[in-house]
Amino acid sequence: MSDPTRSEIARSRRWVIKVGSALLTNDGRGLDGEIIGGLVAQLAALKERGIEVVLVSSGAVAAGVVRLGWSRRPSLLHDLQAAAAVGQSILIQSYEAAFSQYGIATAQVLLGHDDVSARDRYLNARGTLTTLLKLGVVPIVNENDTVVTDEIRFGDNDTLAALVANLVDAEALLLLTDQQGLYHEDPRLNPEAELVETRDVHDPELDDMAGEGGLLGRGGMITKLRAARLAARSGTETVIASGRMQDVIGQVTRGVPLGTWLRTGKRPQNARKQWLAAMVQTPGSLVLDEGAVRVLRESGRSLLAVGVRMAEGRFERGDMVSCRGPDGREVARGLVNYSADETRRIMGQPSAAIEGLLGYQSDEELIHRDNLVLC
Ligand SMILES: Nc1ncnc2c1ncn2[C@@H]1O[C@H](COP(=O)(O)OP(=O)(O)O)[C@@H](O)[C@H]1O
Ligand SMILES: N[C@@H](CCC(=O)OP(=O)(O)O)C(=O)O
Repeated sequence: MSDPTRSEIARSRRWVIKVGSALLTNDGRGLDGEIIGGLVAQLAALKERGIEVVLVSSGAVAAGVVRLGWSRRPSLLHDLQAAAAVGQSILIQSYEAAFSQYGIATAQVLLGHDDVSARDRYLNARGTLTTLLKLGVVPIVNENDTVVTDEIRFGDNDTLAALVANLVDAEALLLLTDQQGLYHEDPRLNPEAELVETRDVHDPELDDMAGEGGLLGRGGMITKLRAARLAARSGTETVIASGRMQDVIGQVTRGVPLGTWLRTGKRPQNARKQWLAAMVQTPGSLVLDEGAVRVLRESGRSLLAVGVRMAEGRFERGDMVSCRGPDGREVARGLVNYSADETRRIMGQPSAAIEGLLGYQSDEELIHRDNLVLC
């Protein structure tokens, strides 16, 4: 039974799937191997269908607490960090062992606040994750708990999953938890509460429905709703569903109306570009030659160093720069892969010469087309 209104999400070719602590841990007794095995089988089937997936998994602290023989989750930051460090390797081992049965390689990706907010690191994180996807690897992301301080913690992995969805331009985000989805009220408090099947993600009524999390999880539905809105900034659709349901991943990704769909109603690429366009001031600009102006305008391709005549101002890798034609008119804006100094050394040169000129090559393009907005 496929809900036609969900056919839109069923077309998504790149998913971020987040698995919460509440689901993964066996009543606080450590990781639930059966749940992990079941999820991995579903993820392997998803990859068989040619769908790319980034997994965001919680559970490090819970697994560490058990391994250290502690009776409950500590409250001191350093204790939490120690538990996360111990538990993270157990978490990754469990996934790697399960995925290897399907011949699928995994990669551990630990991210902190700076990795998604500082623009140079944002580009690096994006480059690594998209490369892993191209290689057919399943990246398993968690917060880099051992080095974060309270001030800069995401704390809940719902937010992290949304930022990862922004980072890789995922078309859809699936938040798997211990409930069937978002209810009109917290079902722990009101067992009669009804499931919300579909809503516009920005509907203000949702704010009154979402409550806090349980003992094991962190943010409850409040952070899931916030994450869905954050993901919507880059056009990503969000579904919240129960990770305990049989073949939930297969069903949701095929458009079966399970859980709660928080609708975005924007096309991912457009939305991401709007977000980029509104993002920052431009500390510098590039003057392009006629050929480069034509390529950007007419074929929507990336900007290569060969088409740049001049670099003005001071900018760093990851800064937003303005691109102007020989007549001085702005043609585009985008996140640049090389600093102003580096750009001056490679401009006018083919990409193959970058390594010889700089001694390294981080990217072939000066501005990748995904990070470029035409004016
Ligand atoms: N309106 C609501 N609908 C469903 N669950 C809710 C709602 N408000 C609060 N919750 C709580 O949110 C919990 C899930 O969030 P959380 O504990 O953070 O889990 P996870 O570790 O999966 O992120 C549920 O167990 C539920 O008790
Ligand atoms: N990074 C932490 C996850 C934080 C957390 O509990 O998140 P979640 O339960 O998904 O809201 C861990 O791995 O334990």
